[in-house]
Formats: sequence, structure tokens, C-alpha cells
Amino acid sequence: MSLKLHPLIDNGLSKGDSNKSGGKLYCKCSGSKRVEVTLGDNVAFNHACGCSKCWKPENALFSVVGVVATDKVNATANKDKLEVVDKNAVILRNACKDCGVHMYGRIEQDHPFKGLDFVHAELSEENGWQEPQFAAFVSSIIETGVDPEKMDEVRSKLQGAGLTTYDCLSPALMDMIATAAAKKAGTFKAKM
Ligand SMILES: N[C@@H](CCC(=O)N[C@@H](CSCO)C(=O)NCC(=O)O)C(=O)O
Ligand SMILES: [Zn+2]
Ligand SMILES: [Zn+2]
Repeated sequence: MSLKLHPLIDNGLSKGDSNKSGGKLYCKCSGSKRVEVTLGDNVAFNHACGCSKCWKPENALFSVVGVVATDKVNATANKDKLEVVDKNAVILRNACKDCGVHMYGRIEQDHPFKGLDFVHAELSEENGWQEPQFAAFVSSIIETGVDPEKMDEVRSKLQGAGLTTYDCLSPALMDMIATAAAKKAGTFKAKM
């Protein structure tokens, strides 16, 4: 049986539309019971994530998740159905109580990514969202049960789809985290 990473990856990436400026996300409940979240922008840093915390569609080993500025993310219908899945996590993932889909993940504590919400553009009925740019937390899929011996196959499949693989976040995002830490420590650009 071939490995199912995520439908957007297994079926080949389709390029997003750089002019796309947002749209609506829906949970998996039916009709008028759907939680609706309106995004006022396209996602950025969209990526496959193998961590155990991000929402994944059925049978997928990876989540696909990107960020949108918090002030451009609004729950516009059935907001009362949202609850935070893990109040101790850095990213407070607001999920639909009924279907379990994560509608947005928000950071309330002091953190380099505060102000960015984590969202799954595949919950939209529209196209044009930024395609995944890289694969993060790849080794983490072992934590949710993948045989470590499958990792070569997983990484080559991701790379074959055009995604560079990382076992943490991408260099750009890791640099943002380290920059914030250096600024806090007073060591920012202290050497050159
Ligand atoms: N091995 C752990 C990793 C979990 C983790 O650190 N996930 C990242 C990426 S989520 C989207 O990119 C993270 O920043 N998490 C913060 C949080 O989830 O609050 C595992 O698999 O659980
Ligand atoms: Zn739902
Ligand atoms: Zn994740």
C-alpha cells in the first residue's frame, strides 16, 4: 500500500494565485451548522507539518498549514461551536466541537509568531491558496505511529513533490524565532 501523505501532496502540488486575497473556511459539519471562518488574506509559509498537534484530514500523515495575520482571521458563523483543543499549547487551536476540525490556531502568549494565526486553506471551497512550500516536523510522524523504517520513503516522496524536508521549521521561520530570542537576550547583531 502506498503511503498517503496528504491529498494536496499525493495528487501533485498545484500552484497558488499570488493575487488571491482571502476567502472562507468551513468545518466538516453540514449546512447551517458549519463553522465559517473568513480570511482577509492568502496564507503564507504554507507547509506540510508532521507534528502530532496539527489537524490532518482522514488517513493523511501530514497536515497542511499556513499563516494569516490574526487581524485578518474572523469566525463569521457558528463561532460558539469553537473550543480550544489544548489550552497548554503555544498555538491555541480552535476546533469545531462537533466535527473536530481545527479552524484557526492563535498564539496569545509572548512568542515570535504572535500575531499570526495557523489555518488550513484546504477547508476552503476555492482554489488559489499558496501551495505548500516545504515540509516541517517530518520526523515527528514517528511519534504518531509511523515505522521509523518508512522515513526514507516518506522523505523521498515529499522531495519528489518538490518539498524540502525539515525536522523542525524551515530556515526562514527558524531564523525568525532565533532573531526574536537574540533581541530579547540583547545579543542581536552583537558580533557583526
Ligand atoms: N514533535 C512534536 C512537535 C510539535 C511542534 O513543536 N509543532 C510545531 C509546529 S506546528 C505548525 O508548524 C509548533 O510550533 N508547535 C507549537 C504548538 O503546537 O503549540 C509533536 O509532534 O507533537
Ligand atoms: Zn464542525
Ligand atoms: Zn504542526
